Amino acid sequence: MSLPEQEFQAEQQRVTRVVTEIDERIDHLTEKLGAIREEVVEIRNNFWDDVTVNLDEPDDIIETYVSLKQQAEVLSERERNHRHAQNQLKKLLRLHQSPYFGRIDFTETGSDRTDSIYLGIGSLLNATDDEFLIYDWRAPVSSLYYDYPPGPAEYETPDGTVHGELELKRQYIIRDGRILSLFDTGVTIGDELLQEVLGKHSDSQMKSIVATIQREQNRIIRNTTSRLLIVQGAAGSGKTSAALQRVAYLLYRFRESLTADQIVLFSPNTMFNSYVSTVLPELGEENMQQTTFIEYLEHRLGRDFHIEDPLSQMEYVLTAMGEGDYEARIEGITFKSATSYLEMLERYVAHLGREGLVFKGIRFRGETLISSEQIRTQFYTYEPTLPIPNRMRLLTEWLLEELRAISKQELEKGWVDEEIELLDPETYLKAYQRLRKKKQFTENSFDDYEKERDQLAYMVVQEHFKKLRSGVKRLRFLNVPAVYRNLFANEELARRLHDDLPARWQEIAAKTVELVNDAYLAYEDATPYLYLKERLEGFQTNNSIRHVFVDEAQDYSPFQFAFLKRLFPRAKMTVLGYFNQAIYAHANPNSSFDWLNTLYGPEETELFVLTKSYRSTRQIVEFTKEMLRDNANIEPFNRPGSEPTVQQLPNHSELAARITDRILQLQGEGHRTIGLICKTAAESRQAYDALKGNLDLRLITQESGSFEAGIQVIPAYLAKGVEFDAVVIYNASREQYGRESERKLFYTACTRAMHELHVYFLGEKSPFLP
Ligand SMILES: Nc1ncnc2c1ncn2[C@@H]1O[C@H](COP(=O)(O)OP(=O)(O)OP(=O)(O)O)[C@@H](O)[C@H]1O
Repeated sequence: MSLPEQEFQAEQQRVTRVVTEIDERIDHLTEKLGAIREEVVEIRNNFWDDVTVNLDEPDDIIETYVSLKQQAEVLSERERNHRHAQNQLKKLLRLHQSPYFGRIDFTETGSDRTDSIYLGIGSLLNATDDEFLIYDWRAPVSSLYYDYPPGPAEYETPDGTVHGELELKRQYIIRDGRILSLFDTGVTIGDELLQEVLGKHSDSQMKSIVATIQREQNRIIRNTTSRLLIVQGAAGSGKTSAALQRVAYLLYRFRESLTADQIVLFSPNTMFNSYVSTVLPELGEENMQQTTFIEYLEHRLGRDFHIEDPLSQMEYVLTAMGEGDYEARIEGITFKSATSYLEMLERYVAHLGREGLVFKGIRFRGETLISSEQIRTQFYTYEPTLPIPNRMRLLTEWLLEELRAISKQELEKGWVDEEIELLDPETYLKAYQRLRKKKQFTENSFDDYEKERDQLAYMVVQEHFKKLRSGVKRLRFLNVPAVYRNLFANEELARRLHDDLPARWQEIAAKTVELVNDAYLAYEDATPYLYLKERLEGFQTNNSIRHVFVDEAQDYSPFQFAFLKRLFPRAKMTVLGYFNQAIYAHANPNSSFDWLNTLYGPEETELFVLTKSYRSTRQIVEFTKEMLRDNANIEPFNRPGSEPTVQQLPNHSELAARITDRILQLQGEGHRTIGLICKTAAESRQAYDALKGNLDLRLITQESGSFEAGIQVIPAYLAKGVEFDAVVIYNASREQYGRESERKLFYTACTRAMHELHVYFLGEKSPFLP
């Protein structure tokens, strides 16, 4: 809807006024910052001049301490001011670019005043502090903008619901102080603006969606009630975008009590971390912590095991069909991912409380000081009702006591004298000084050879036993690998603990034993192993994290979720996923998020479903949704584009030639990010080699740390979560994407496309292609 010229002028004048105000603030703040900086530099330079250092008498020392402390406090206060001013300045610079993107006029019920509320990425008061020139998009009243068309409307505040009438809803695109476009919107947040935003070329970085958040996304962003919030949505429905906006919202809403480092996001891979890392800074917030699940496992178990990463597991699942143990492995993965396996481990722990724990004897200089048998017997003398970790603590104390006694006996042994001979002069000196110190307190001491030898022997033995003691404190005497292995080595026991073992149990068990013996953990074993270890040693929970976000949640097993819940006992969880995209083997093709409901119980769980797909053109969404069996729930956002193409080619060289032409054409049309998506790492390498002579390509592997514009050759499972202007599917043959388990992987690959999708294949075409 175009506005009368006069009104447009009035809007432009307001923008100019606000920008002038912002610029004045910027000048003022820059000056202030300069002054603070100078002050800080000066304090640092003169730090020691202004401190009185005198250490002669106790009183002087106290005075010195007080003076130092004062000086340090002054410095840190100035530094705090500096940081604060700097953040302010950053916000103002962003507002200077584009002070606001929306306006609502709202009349509260019972009032005759209509307020105009302008929304931007941060709030701004006028000079006299009595009027908001800009409201933060996260303020309670701003919710109206996202939730209602003109008409009756309401919003929540901490003091209750405010009702009224929304008189106007307007959107702006402002750059460098000028209104580029402006329109009044009806039902949803302007199709026009959204069209414009979505029609743009993609970037190597994800963008914030603050100006065009949709109502159903807003509900996810502002939800503060549920313990577990599940967001289920089709590819491109804005799950990740909503999650990042939600982080920004939570940081604003709970700014008194919540900081960015109390929020953690589990992402699918490290490249994804780099892809989303600019969104929060763009919104003026610090980034939350980001990690991947494998990184966490490495951190906890990497010292003792080589852990298979999930992508290698994936690569195996996708490529090893012909291998003899393939079926057993797949069965094992499914079995070890289920919560019924967790229950089996629980029963195992109960069993271990009575018998079956395995210990390592404590050995020293080739001799056993305390045998594994002694340790085991001692452990099982403790009250059986005590939890195992508590008994481990008692056992630790007992072992330390035993070691103390043994260390006394060692003092007289020959090896000690041998080592004394070899001591360096410094150690001698230390021993001598210690003796002298002791002598001050004993009256009748004399400096004979015996005493010195005793002191040196004591030092030698202590030095050796330090290592033994610290091992004991870290429970190194508990043989967790053997305990885990025994579950698989003893079939009769396994059958007692689980009444529905998989058909290929013997194969699965033999393989598990073999790998654990080699200090190797398959990905499906890593979380269960860690879980068992924690149940025996005591759970290391993280109590500081308040919000956990899990992106691409369909790739996590129920077992892993149960683990995360235990690991972060004080956190709320936001889980984003789409079961149609589940491409890991353990996810049963018909599974949904139903089982997640049981994690915290239905009362504490809320499910939001996003059905509109924003990423791709209508043509691409229509094309890709045909690939799914249950495709009813996907609606394209109405953005037109060209039809996807599918082309058969007779051989590899023809394939390389056609793809080269296509990519050059796409580049000619201005597409900046182009994904050449392959099924696996092996195929990506092959495609890369075939094309690198003709095109400037980048091969993406698990190790790639970041995204860049240009042509990326990438395995489908690494392309999760990211998007490209144009996608070319390298070879969509039946051989590559024919099995039911490959349907979702193929869907994920094709749905990475925003504007163009081109599919090539050799031989027979994939049955999933429409
Ligand atoms: N409200 C919105 N306004 C503007 N753009 C949006 C909006 N919602 C989503 N988008 C855009 O749609 C694209 C897909 O969003 P996002 O990656 O968050 O979806 P997703 O559900 O996590 O996708 P997938 O699961 O397929 O990786 C992004 O380019 C995002 O900017």
